[in-house]
Amino acid sequence: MLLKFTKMHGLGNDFMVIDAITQRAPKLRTQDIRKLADRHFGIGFDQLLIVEPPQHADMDFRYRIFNADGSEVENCGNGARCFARFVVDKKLTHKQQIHVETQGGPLVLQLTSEGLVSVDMGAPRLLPSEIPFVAPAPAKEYLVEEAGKNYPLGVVSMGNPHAVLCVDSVADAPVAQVGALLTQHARFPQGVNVGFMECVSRQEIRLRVFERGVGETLACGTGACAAVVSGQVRGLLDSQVRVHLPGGSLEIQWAGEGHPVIMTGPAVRVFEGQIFL
Ligand SMILES: N[C@H](CCC[C@H](N)C(=O)O)C(=O)O
Repeated sequence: MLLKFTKMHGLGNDFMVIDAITQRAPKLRTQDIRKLADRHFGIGFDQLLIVEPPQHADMDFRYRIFNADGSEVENCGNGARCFARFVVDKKLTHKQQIHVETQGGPLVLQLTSEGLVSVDMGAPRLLPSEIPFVAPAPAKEYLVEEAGKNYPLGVVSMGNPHAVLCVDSVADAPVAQVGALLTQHARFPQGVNVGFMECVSRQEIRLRVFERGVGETLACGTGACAAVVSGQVRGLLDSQVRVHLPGGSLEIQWAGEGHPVIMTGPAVRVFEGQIFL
């Protein structure tokens, strides 16, 4: 069969987006997704996003997310912004404020007058059981031992699990080596995205993320949210932070416990395509 798709990115974190509303989308097995994700034998992407009708009456759409390794995940921040751009440009909605259900919980997407997308990512979850993370009690920072070294990690869920390590310089951070070590650590039963955060000031950070199911990406939206939350919990950051990732910058706001994290940034359509399955 011939499958139509749109290639998009949010700060270089790239996606294949499939409209499963106006076209019949095939059931994709893990090996199918891995082949589509391959940058030589397939289309190439960090995540696959599937746009579906909502399962609940108060929602506009359902949005499913699959990493390049074929694993289905709960949330994707850069993908949410691309989702909003996609459904508006494809005229699947005329709303400017879009309510979307994901495995990680509801999101509210808003297109801004500057052509950006602002996303209410919901409130972060900090209890170990909500991550999930193995720990006797909640803490601002946890010592996680791996290969004879102790890593002081902030641990946050944005619907998906994140560990945040403070570093002096992201440029020198051992992202590939330590990210690979920690992403499948036994204390994270469902794996974890590993962020390397350099605090430039209380309102500015640099961040690199080794993503669960992908490896290092040029940007990670939920990772940026998790880093700002962890930075505030550790007393390092204020409530509005500019996050510089290798692919570009995001504005993240969090007013503290019980409040949602608001992420604002770009979403870009690169090309339309069709692929034989
Ligand atoms: N790799 C992540 C999903 C994609 C997150 C990222 N691309 C974003 O923009 O939030 C996970 O396994 O939880």
